[in-house]
Amino acid sequence: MKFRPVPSRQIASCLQKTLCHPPRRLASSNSVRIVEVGPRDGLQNEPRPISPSIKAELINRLARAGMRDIEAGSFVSPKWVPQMAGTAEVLSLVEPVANTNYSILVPNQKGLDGVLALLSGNSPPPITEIAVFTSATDGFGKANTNTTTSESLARLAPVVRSALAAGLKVRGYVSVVITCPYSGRVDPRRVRDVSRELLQMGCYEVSLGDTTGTGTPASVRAVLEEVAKDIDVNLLAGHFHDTNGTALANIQTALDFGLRTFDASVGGLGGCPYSPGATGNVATEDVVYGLTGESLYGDVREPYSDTPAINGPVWDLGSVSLPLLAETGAWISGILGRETTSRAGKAFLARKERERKLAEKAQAKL
Ligand SMILES: CC(C)(COP(=O)([O-])OP(=O)([O-])OC[C@H]1O[C@@H](n2cnc3c(N)ncnc32)[C@H](O)[C@@H]1OP(=O)([O-])[O-])[C@@H](O)C(=O)NCCC(=O)NCCSC(=O)C[C@@](C)(O)CC(=O)[O-]
Repeated sequence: MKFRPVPSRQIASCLQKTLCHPPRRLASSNSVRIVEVGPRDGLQNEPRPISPSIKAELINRLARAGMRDIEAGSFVSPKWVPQMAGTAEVLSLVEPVANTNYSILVPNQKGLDGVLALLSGNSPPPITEIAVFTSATDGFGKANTNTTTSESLARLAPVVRSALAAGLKVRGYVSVVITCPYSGRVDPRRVRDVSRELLQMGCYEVSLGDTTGTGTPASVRAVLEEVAKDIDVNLLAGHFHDTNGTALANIQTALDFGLRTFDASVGGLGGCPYSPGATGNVATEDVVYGLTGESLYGDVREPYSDTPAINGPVWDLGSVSLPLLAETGAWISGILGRETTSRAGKAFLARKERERKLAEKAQAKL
């Protein structure tokens, strides 16, 4: 595990700046923060239109389920991502929950201007943060934002400055940190350099995106080892798509490495239009179960009742409720005409259904 001090003066001064806009503080060293990206990263790929009221209901349910960081949508070109076109209306329908950080993804000044216009309006939405994004490769950047990486960084620098000046926090993403659908295997040194530039601009954190979901514990560790040569792991988050079923293992690897923030998508919503075959982010329910396990079931009965408690790190996820997340994942998946891809969500709901049937039988016997 590597906890390195911030080495460069530039990063230190950027951090000083971002101290005015501190990220959510983690309560203790075993606290893990999950950033829920389903309403944006998940829904942006849906082929059929989803109404603003459904999107807002998803956000509201997630907040009620205890998610305290929710990426609520994006202000991007509707020609590029039509599904995010109604984000302003979605925000007008969000019922703010206390201590919840709602953020919006923006690609350029026009996107930020849209956010700032809403914030200066009569009933400002509860937005506290924006997220900006770039790519470790030019090929993906061209496909996603019509820019090379250096062009996008140049475009984002003034956007980040303006957002910070307006009192917003700024999170950064680097896409394709493992493999790129256009350029193949990605050089971890490139990921390190791009991440550093985002931090130097004023992002309080950089989320490393395994967009294609091809990462494995070994390749994730290799990237983290390189990135951590220059960047404090506390400034990094993991964003793992679950295309090959390795996302939770990758999260464990990143946890062992010292990362404490992970992006996830309820019901495993999502995919990527520029990454053929990529599935959604790791399901939030699976991360919650994977990190907290049997304690969530509380009254676990057979076959576990005689088994001593497992000794191991217990991660503190705050107020997150697996039952509410499982219901939310199943609800939104049903609306989208499919099953939730969350295994923990399905297992929870199956158990609940069995209990319901047993109770019904018992009632019938009376
Ligand atoms: C960046 C651009 C705009 C460049 O697109 P462009 O075509 O090069 O730029 P443009 O300036 O010529 O704009 C084209 C049109 O879009 C409008 N426009 C321009 N900007 C905006 C805006 N902010 N909001 C609304 N409209 C906008 C602009 O006004 C114009 O409209 P027209 O004059 O033709 O009617 C475009 O490529 C774009 O919007 N890309 C966004 C793509 C996107 O959202 N991808 C998904 C999010 S990233 C992601 O999912 C990865 C991540 C973060 O999850 C991590 C991971 O897993 O890797």
